[in-house]
Amino acid sequence: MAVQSTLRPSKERIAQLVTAYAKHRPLVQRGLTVGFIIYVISTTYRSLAARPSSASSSASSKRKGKGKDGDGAGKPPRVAVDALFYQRLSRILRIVIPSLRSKEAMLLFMHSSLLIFRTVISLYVAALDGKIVASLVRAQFVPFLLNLLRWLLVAVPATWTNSWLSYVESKLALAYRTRLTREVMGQYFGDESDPTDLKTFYKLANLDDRIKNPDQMMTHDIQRFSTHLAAIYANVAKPVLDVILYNYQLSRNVGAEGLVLLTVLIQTSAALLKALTPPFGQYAAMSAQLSGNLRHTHSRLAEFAEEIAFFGGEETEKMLVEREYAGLVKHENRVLRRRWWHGCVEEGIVKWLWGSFGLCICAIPVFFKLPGTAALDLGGRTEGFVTNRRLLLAASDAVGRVMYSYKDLSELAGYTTRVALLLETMDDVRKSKFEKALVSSASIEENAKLLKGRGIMHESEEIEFENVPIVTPNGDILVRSLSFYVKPGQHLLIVGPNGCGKSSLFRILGGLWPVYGGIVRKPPADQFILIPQRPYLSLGTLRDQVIYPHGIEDMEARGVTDEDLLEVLAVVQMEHIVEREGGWDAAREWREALSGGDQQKIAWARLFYHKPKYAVLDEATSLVPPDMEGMMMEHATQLGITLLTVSHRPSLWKYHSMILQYDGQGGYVFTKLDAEKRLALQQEKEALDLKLLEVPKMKARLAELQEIAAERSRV
Ligand SMILES: Nc1ncnc2c1ncn2[C@@H]1O[C@H](COP(=O)(O)OP(=O)(O)OP(=O)(O)O)[C@@H](O)[C@H]1O
Repeated sequence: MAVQSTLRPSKERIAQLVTAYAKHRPLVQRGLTVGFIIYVISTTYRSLAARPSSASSSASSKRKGKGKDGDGAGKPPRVAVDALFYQRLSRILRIVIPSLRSKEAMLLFMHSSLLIFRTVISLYVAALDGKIVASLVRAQFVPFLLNLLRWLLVAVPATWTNSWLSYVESKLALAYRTRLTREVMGQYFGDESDPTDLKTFYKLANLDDRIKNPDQMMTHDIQRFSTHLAAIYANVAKPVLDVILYNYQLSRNVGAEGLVLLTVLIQTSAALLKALTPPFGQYAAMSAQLSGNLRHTHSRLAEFAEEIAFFGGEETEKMLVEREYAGLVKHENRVLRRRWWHGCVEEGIVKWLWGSFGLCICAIPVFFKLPGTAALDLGGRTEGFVTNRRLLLAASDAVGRVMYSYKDLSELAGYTTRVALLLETMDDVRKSKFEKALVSSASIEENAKLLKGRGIMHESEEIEFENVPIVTPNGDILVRSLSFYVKPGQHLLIVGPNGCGKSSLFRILGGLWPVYGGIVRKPPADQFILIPQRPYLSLGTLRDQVIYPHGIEDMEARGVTDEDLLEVLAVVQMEHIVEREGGWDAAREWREALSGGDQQKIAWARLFYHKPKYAVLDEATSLVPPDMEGMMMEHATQLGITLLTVSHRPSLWKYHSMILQYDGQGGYVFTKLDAEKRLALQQEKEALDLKLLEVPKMKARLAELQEIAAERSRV
């Protein structure tokens, strides 16, 4: 018995402990409250902080090769809230918020101030609500009216703040989008002051298979990213602030002990919820990829509508579109199903389970008299209950939003992956794969050293290739070492079998393909014009087609009028289309409004308008009649334009003085072209070929005649 009484604390001992606790309670309370705030911040930090991920190691490997994280068909992009995500996000953040004095930083500051102001108003409203109910319970008319008046007055800043918040958030999203779009556009079209940094859009489309649909990335994905980024700030910063402020107030009302217990319970169930949350970020990125693929298939269909219609390829194309659509729908359905059950679990835990915890907390001051607090009447108890309940609802909502912020964050990670993929791929095609220089000041030897054996480009009046290999982006060598030159007035004809590298030569000349070796000397890009077999016709007016890429201001600055343009069109016998199409300002989809031959003639008119030093003609007369072709060639030479022509038509030989002939096996001949002699030889060859075709028939006839003769002699 004696042992038992020493083990079990006596009533006096308990009373002593309670009194001691009541004495030190304010200190304990403060300690618990501070501890709680530290805990909330560290938990939030942990939930948002980078997780080590096996996939993050793929960051470096991704940069080296193609095909990973791609938006093309194949493996879904890898998305996680990990170190790689934060690394990518911080790069993008530096673009969208370039400095603390930028408009975006100001908007962010304004947003934060509004968020704090709203929380302060909510705290005031919670207390006011309690007071109103207490004055009702106590049947105090005047305090009730006064509190009601306060309620109406506080409604003014409350509604004002809410409207401002959504306005500033939308402005922020738009500002992010504008910054990002500007940056991406700058890289996509290149820096005009740096001739080695142009035409990223070409390289992205032709030389790298990681991005199939940059249009989707630059429009939809950047927009979604910006909206998510603007919202994530409110979704993370505001709830964290709310959790701290509401809980601080609650701990003063109900005691920090209950709050600590509540936090433990909430945290345990939150961990469970988090474990059950599906990877929504991965889903968002996959969804963007699949809708991009669908859009790409549709846009190809629209682009090649005529070809497909002639081939009767409707069934195949329909099957392709349906396949992409089915893939998208399957994915969306899967996500919907997961969202459904996740929504059930989420609401069950956040609304109902946490709600019951909250009711228990509200019950503490009602059922227990906390040490150091005064006894409450019915009105006081009601006021406390109403205020605490409001605070609890707000606090649990805030805790819930901190939790959901992980979901938002992983969706943001999805869009971050897409935007980062675009930026990283552009970096790759701009820098690593195309290190070349167009330097006019430094000597060639210096350039060669600088580029460590890579091929170089040098600005010059003439065109010259010196031991330049022609290599496709896939690494196939078409010609090991090509040397030729074109001097002004010495028109060059380029011939050879299909796929031997005739157009590739122009791609190197135009700076679209890298120079892997040797030296390329060439004039600046504005002294060239390319006319391909299917010329490019831009969006815009009829005038724009002739003067492209000039605008009307450039045309006027050159002193060219619409009458001059009409004369240019008259050279290619196209002047009638100005009237037919409704004047120079008529705008159409010119690819559909003009026939193939007319399109080629417009391209020649463009050449006559610009009068460049050199014209690159890649089967540029294949669709116009021979007499027109001759006239256009002659007019071009009269204007002093030197021609580099790819053509299979012997009728064009006579306009050229040099020839570059590929043999299709990697070899070539570069020599003077004696068109008359070559034509005579060609005609002789054709005549002989014709005669040789007759030989088998003649042989058969001879055999027949010999047989008849033999029969006659037997008779
Ligand atoms: N973007 C690209 N990526 C990879 N390979 C390419 C690319 N563009 C062209 N090629 C390849 O380079 C080779 C040469 O192409 P090119 O267009 O120079 O031929 P060409 O001599 O002009 O033929 P044609 O007379 O048929 O027009 C072809 O085998 C082609 O497949």
